[in-house]
Amino acid sequence: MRLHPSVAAHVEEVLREVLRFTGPADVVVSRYFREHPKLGARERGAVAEGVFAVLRNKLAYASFAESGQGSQMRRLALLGLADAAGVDAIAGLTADEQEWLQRFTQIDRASLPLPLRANLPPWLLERLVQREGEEGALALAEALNQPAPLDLRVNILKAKREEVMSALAEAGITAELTPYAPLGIRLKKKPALQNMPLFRDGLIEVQDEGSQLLAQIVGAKRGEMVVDFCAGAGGKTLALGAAMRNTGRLYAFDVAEKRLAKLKPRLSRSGLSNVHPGVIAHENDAKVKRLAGKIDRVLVDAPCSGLGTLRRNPDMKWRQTPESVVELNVKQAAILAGAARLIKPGGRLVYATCSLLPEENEEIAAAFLSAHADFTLVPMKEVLAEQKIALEMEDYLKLQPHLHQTDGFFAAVFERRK
Ligand SMILES: C[S@@+](CC[C@H](N)C(=O)[O-])C[C@H]1O[C@@H](n2cnc3c(N)ncnc32)[C@H](O)[C@@H]1O
Repeated sequence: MRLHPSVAAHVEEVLREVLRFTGPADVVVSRYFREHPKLGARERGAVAEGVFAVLRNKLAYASFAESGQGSQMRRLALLGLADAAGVDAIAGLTADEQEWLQRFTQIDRASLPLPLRANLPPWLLERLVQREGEEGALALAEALNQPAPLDLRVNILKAKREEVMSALAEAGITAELTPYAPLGIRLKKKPALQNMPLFRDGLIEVQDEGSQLLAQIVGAKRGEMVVDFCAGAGGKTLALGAAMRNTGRLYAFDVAEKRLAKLKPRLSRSGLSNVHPGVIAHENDAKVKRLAGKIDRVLVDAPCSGLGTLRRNPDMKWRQTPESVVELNVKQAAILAGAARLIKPGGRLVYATCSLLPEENEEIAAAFLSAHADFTLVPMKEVLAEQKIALEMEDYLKLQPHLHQTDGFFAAVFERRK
């Protein structure tokens, strides 16, 4: 079925704003939909997918759009829509546009030069090639340029994974178990979950399998004192609270009040009552100092470049720069050092990011260890064995979309000497 003829113009209009990279693309798209309430669900889907296809393939499309007629923004919009919905679904094309689009959709991407195949900014491609070689970098880039599947986590306080699988099957939703996370379910399509009782009653949460694994390697247990230091909207907080079986105390800190506020409705759906959210001014806030030396486990899910989440946020690769990464490195080291003070002897500190860059990952972990003689590294191999997670890792957790079908994540576990 053809899309409404206005869809290409909507994609063009959203692209004009999104490609200025003044804010997150998903925020711009949501605002546009609020301002255009008459757009139907199918059209919205096509507009969003078309815009995201352009963000994913910007370099290749900009090169394709050098030829053809009409404005460059229209050509980009048409390429994005053709990717998202197929050329035949686009209404209102001129004969020339139709012919031009057909030509580009038939291009064998494998014949393009590396930068156009990878669709990454040159500085990032260079760093990935240095580390992985051309072939490895390309495999990673191609996986990062695919939309992510929809992963769910079952809330063990309310349901078993098998029960949720049956309920999904009854609702006609195709699902499979995630390979590594014991409570994860992967959906092939993206159904609207918001109105399903499974979601409304807190039996499931949306959470990437990689993020579920990060929460699991914290190893939080019943009755413990745990801090989620950079809790944000609480994706990992909810998983930690459930792992603690709603006992003990789980502090959810963040400097961003707005993000933390999003945790409230999720908490009430989840049935957790062991979570204590707290806005902090910075990593040395009095609320943090009061807990010094008292905490069993702290998760630092640090602010980072987000380059491991390009499947969901493809605009991040165009918005980050080498300079912004350096700024983040300063914050990451400071937050980790601040959070370390909370750990009691024998307790564990987990440093995590959704970045793929060693300077945000291994290098921060190594610098922390050399400055904190009272902490040792717990090799990830041991942590994964404790948690019975069937993943091959050495010292650190390094999840990569092309190898593990998750977002890109890094984690290091440190233990305070007794
Ligand atoms: C990667 S996000 C956290 C995502 C969250 N853990 C989740 O699973 O949804 C990083 C968070 O760190 C917060 N942050 C930044 N600086 C901070 C600081 N000094 N102390 C605590 N949190 C901070 C940001 O507001 C952001 O919400």
